[in-house]
Amino acid sequence: MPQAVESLARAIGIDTEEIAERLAFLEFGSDDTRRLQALKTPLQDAWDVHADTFYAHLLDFDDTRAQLGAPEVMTRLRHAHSGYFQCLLEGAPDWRYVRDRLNVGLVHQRIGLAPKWYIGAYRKYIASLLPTLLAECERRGESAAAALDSLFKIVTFDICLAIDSYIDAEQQAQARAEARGRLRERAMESSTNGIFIVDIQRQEFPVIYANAAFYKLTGLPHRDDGELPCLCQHDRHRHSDCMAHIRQAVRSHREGYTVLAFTLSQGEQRWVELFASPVEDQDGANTHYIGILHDITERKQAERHLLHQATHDPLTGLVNRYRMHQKLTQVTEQAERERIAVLFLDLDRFKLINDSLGHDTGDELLCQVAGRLKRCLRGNDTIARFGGDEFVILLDDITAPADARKVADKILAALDPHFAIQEHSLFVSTSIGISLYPEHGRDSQTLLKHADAAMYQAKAAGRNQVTFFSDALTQHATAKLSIENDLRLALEERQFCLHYQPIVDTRHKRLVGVEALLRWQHPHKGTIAPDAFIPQAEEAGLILPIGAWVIDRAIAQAAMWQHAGVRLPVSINLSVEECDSIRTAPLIRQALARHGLAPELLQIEITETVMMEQIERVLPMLEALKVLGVHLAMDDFGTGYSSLRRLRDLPLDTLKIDKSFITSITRQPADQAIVSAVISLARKLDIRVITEGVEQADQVAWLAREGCHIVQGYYYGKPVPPERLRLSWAQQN
Ligand SMILES: Nc1nc2c(ncn2[C@@H]2O[C@H](COP(=O)(O)O[C@H]3[C@@H](O)[C@H](n4cnc5c(=O)[nH]c(N)nc54)O[C@@H]3COP(=O)(O)O)[C@@H](O)[C@H]2O)c(=O)[nH]1
Repeated sequence: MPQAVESLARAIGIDTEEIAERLAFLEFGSDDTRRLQALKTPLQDAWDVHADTFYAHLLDFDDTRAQLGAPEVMTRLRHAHSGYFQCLLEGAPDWRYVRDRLNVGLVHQRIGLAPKWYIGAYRKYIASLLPTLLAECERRGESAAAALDSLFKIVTFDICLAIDSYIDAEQQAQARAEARGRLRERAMESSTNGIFIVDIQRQEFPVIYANAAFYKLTGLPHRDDGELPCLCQHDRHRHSDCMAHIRQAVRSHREGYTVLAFTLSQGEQRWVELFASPVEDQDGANTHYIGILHDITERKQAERHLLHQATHDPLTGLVNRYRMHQKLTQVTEQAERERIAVLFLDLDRFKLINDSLGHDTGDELLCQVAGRLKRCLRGNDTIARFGGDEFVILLDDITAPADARKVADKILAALDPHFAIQEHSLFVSTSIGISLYPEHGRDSQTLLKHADAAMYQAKAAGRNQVTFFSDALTQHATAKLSIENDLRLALEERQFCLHYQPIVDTRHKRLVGVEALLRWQHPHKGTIAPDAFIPQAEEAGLILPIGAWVIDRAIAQAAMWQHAGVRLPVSINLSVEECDSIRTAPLIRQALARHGLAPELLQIEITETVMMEQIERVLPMLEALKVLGVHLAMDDFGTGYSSLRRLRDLPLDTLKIDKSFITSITRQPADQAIVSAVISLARKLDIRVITEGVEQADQVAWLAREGCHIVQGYYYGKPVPPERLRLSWAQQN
C-alpha cells in the first residue's frame, strides 16, 4: 500500500507545497487550528455519542450494509472511523495526515465503496457535531460561525483528498482498460490464426473486423470501408455444405465448426478450420460472431499424401489393388444397365527380365509399360498396378464386348515396339484376360477372379493374347488351384522321385551316363510325368524348391554310385526359372560338397530355347558352373533356332540333338542333312553329341555311320528307378 499511496500522491501532484496551497485556498490558518483543537474533546465526545446512530443509518442501505459485514468487522471499522474523525480536529494537516487520508481513500475505492457513501458520511458527521459546537461556542462566548467555518475548511480539505483518490483510481482503471484493449488488438493483429468479427444484427452478416492473418489465409482483398461481405458470399462457399452448417449454427446461436478451402491469387490452395462463436452484448443479446481461422493446409496435404500412398502404386503412380477394388465395388454397385469390362494383364516373361537384368531395369520397364498402357485408355478408364507385373484396367462404359476387345488389341499393339532401357533393347508382351459385367460377375471379387482366370488361359494359349472369360475357365482355374495345392503337398510328403534313363556308347554297348528325370508318385493318380506338372509348378513358383530337391537327390545318387566304385555321370534338367547364377550355382556347389561327388560326374542340361532366349541370364550361370568343373549340355538342340555361330561362344561340353530329328532319320533326307551337319560342326568345335529319342536299331546304325555313337532312347532303356537301372546294366555288361 505505501507504494500505491506514493504513486497516488504523485498522480494527483500532492506534496508539502500543494498541501500549503490547498490550505491557503481554503483560508485555513492558525486560528482555525486553535479553534478546532479547543473544541476537539467535546466534539469527539459528541461523535462517540452519535456513532451508534450513524452506523444504524449505514445499515439502512444495501451497499453500506454489505460493506459493513459481520459485527466484529463493524466494531473494527467503528474504531478506525473514530480515529479518522479525531484527526480532523487536530488542526493544520501535514504530509503524514495527507498520506493517511490517501490511504483510506484507496482502501475505500478498492473495496468498492462508492464515493457517495464515503463523502456523504461527512454530512452525518457535521450534523452530529453541530449542536455541541454551537453550545460550546456559546458557553465560551466565541463565534460559532468561525468555529463552524474552521470545521468546514478541514472537512473540505479531506473531501478533496477523497475525491482525488477516486478520480485517480478511475483514470488508472481507464488507462489499464485502454492498455488491455490495445494489447488485445495487437495480439489479434499479430495472431497467425485468422480472426474476424461478423455483425449478425445486419441482415447481410458483414465482416466488420478482420486481422492480417485472415486476409493472408483467405486471399480476400482489403476493402476501403474496412468491411467485407460474409464468408458465405464467397464464390466457393456460397452453396457448400460447410457454410450451410455454419449458417445453421448462427441461426441457433450455437458455436460452429467447419473446414473451408480458399484458392489464393497464385493458385495456391489453403485449407482452414473455422471455429465460430457467438458474442453477446452487455444485455446478453447475441449481436456478433467471432470467427477463428486455423491453417491446416500442411495437415491436409499430409492426409492427401497418405491417402495417395494408401491408394497408389509408388513405382508407376497408378492406383493400387486396394483402390481398384474400391472403384470396382463402387462402379458395380451403381451400374444399372451399363456394361463394364475388367482387363487383367500379366506381362509375359517379365520375371526373367527382372531376374537377369536386375530390378532397376525391371522397374524402369514397368514404368514405361504403365505409360504405354495409359496412352491406350480414355480419361475415365481406371488403370491399376496390382503388384509385380500385373495390371488391371477397368472400362466402365463399354457398349459391347467388342469395345473391350478393341482396347485389349490396342494394348497388345502398343507393347509391340521394343523398350529402350539403359543399353538394353527389350521386348515384352502381355497376356490379357477379360471379364464382363454383368455376364461374368456382378461384384468386384468375381470380376477380378474371372479376368485373372482368363488371363491365365491367354498365357497357356501361347502368351501375347487376349482371352474372354468363360465357364470352362472356372473349371480350368479350379483344376489349376487343385494341382498347385497337390504340388505343395507332394513336396511336403516326399511324393517325388527320380528315374534314370541310360545314355549309351553304342560302340562298346557301355553305359556312359544317365539322365535324371522327375516323376510324381501321386497317391491317387499314380505316376505323373513331368510335362503334366512342371509348367504348373513354374507358374505357382514351386519349381525352385522342386528343382532344389532334384539337384540334391540326383547328386546324392551319383555320389552313391561313385562311392560304390561306379563313375556314372548324371544329367539334370534345369527349368528357365532355375537359370540363376546367384541361386543355382551355390546350390549345386554345396550339394556336390555335401555328397562328395566329383563335379565332372554331373551334367547340367538347359534347353536350346531357354539358352537362346535368356542368354544374358543363362550365360553367367553356365560360366559359374564351368568354374565348378560341372559339365554343360544344350538340350533339345534343333528346336530353338540358335545361330550355329553362337555355339562357339558358349562353354558347352555336349549337344543333345532333339528326338524330333531322330524319329524319321532313316527316311527324311532333310533331317539327315541337319543331323549330319550338326555332328560335323560339333566335332569341329570339340563338343560331344548325344542323340535323343533313339528307339530302333536302324537309327543306331545310321547315327553310327555319321560318327555319332552316344545315344539315349527307349531302344537302350526307358527311365527307371535307380535300383532297376543298375541291375539291367550289370546284366548287359
Ligand atoms: N526342369 C526339369 N525338367 C524335367 C525334369 N525331369 C524331366 N523334365 C523334363 O520333362 C520333360 C518330359 O520328361 P519325361 O517325361 O521324363 O521324358 C523324357 C524321356 O522319358 C523322353 N524320352 C527319352 N527317350 C525317348 C524315346 O526314345 N522316345 C520318346 N518318345 N521319348 C523319350 O524324353 C524326355 C527327356 O527329354 P530331354 O529332357 O529333352 O532329354 C522333358 O522335357 C524333361 O526335360 C526335372 O527334374 N527338371
